[in-house]
Amino acid sequence: MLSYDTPVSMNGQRPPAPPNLSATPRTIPPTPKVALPTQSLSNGVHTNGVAPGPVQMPEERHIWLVTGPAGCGKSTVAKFLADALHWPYIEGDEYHPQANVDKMSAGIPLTDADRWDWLTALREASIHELDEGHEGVVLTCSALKRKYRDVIRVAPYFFHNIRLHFIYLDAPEEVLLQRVLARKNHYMGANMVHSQFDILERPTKDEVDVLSIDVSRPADVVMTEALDRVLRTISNDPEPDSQK
Ligand SMILES: Nc1ncnc2c1ncn2[C@@H]1O[C@H](COP(=O)(O)OP(=O)(O)OP(=O)(O)O)[C@@H](O)[C@H]1O
Ligand SMILES: O=C(O)[C@H](O)[C@@H](O)[C@H](O)[C@H](O)CO
Repeated sequence: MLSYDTPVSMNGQRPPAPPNLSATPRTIPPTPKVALPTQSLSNGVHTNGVAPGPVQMPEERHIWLVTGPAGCGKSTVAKFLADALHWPYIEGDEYHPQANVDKMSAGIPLTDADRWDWLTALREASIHELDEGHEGVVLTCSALKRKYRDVIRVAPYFFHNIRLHFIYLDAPEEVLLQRVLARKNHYMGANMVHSQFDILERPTKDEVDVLSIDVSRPADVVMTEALDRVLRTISNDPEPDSQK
């Protein structure tokens, strides 16, 4: 049976092999101890200035997706986390094909079919960053439906030392509408916010890899809570009941 991940030939050519994450030990870049300026690459990856150098591959590696509808603060939170953790940051919006951007700019919501390749590309880009030797990577991805999150959940099937986590940024539609209305120079207009809520499947309790954060609060409060919960999760500290 075909799945989202079954390699299929394209134009008669075999697809590229997935990156080899299982070979250890490997040489990887060290995590720098001081904040370095973020550098943007043309492929939507922002390196946080991490330069290559010989060290041992970390045993566990982390993919953190910052998710939620347009305007919930994905980029704001993800950049903050990536800077604080010295991990690369992937801006999911930069991976949409031009056809998707054109649709959204014209006020036409994307369909499932429009999103499959984009989701797979984001999963592969995350794995690629880990394969480069980073301990973790933070990416933005609306991931509005459970089946979209499931596309990313495939990553640890192949590479068992990957831990995948989602942060769902939760706020009422009216709050996000105001934020998108206030934002300038973005292809996603306020007229699209309702369509995002229309199809939204909020993460359910059984999706235990998801942390939900109330983002109707000020950005600094949200970012502090997000970093605290990420650090707890990756160091396997239990969360206080108030945060579950
Ligand atoms: N907690 C917050 N309180 C108030 N304003 C916020 C908060 N978080 C983000 N913002 C502002 O809301 C707007 C949207 O934030 P941001 O671009 O980070 O969201 P996004 O989810 O990445 O959006 P999109 O999916 O449309 O790219 C920005 O102008 C940002 O400065
Ligand atoms: O799944 C989607 O419909 C898209 O990813 C959108 O969420 C936009 O990319 C984003 O909101 C930009 O504003």
